[in-house]
Amino acid sequence: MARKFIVGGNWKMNGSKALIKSLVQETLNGASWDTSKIEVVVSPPAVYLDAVRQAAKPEIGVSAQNIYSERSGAYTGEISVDFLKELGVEWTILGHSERREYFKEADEFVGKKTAFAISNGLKVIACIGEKLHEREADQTTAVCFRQLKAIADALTPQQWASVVIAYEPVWAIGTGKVATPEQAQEVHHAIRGWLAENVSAEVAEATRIQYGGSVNEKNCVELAKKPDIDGFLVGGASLKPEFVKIIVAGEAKSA
Ligand SMILES: O=C[C@H](O)COP(=O)(O)O
Repeated sequence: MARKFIVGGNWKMNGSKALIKSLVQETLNGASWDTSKIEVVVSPPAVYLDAVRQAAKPEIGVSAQNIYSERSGAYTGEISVDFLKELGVEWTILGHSERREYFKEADEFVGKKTAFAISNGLKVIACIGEKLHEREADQTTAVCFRQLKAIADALTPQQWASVVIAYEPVWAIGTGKVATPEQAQEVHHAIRGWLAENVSAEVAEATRIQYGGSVNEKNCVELAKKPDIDGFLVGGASLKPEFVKIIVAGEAKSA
């Protein structure tokens, strides 16, 4: 079964009204791609979700960068699934390594929020990945599988239809140090194997696995050729016009 390539742009804590105008309204809305071959999602900061949803053409999905595990209440600063639904935001990223590192999000909390988001009609880009010292200690798959298990433990088999896994080696994020296509493929293949063994063959075959970590217009073509790389989660380059070139590289894979 062919998996549709999916390119996400995670703006992190970057952006402005001016960027929405230049990048979304002018550059992305002005570009064209075949939606039967590629899915595109942009993830601005929460305060800009409404403006981006209104500015972006309908074939661009919009994603939050995080949600909380309750619908409403005394949770100062948090983001409810209900807010996203009201704005027409269909996706959320969860478990990004920056959330895990700086905001101490534990594996189980990421799993709980993934299940909660999906139960409330959202689709989730769930991030996993090892730090440099873990890779150097040969712990790459052990770390990824531990993070993946916490997500799998929280989900029903049907809920996997709403999940995209983003494999993001922490040492490659924002460093310019991209994983080689072979390094990325090796981990993606292992993740798919884990899903086959621990969830089901069908889920393993259907689940899209994005690579994230210093993806840019130069390295995306070779990465996209790898059989288990089904998309990218792009940080820095998603704030620039080169994001369109990354979309085009993904589209070419399905051509
Ligand atoms: O979510 C995106 C990733 O953290 C990658 O960021 P980057 O492309 O700036 O390395």
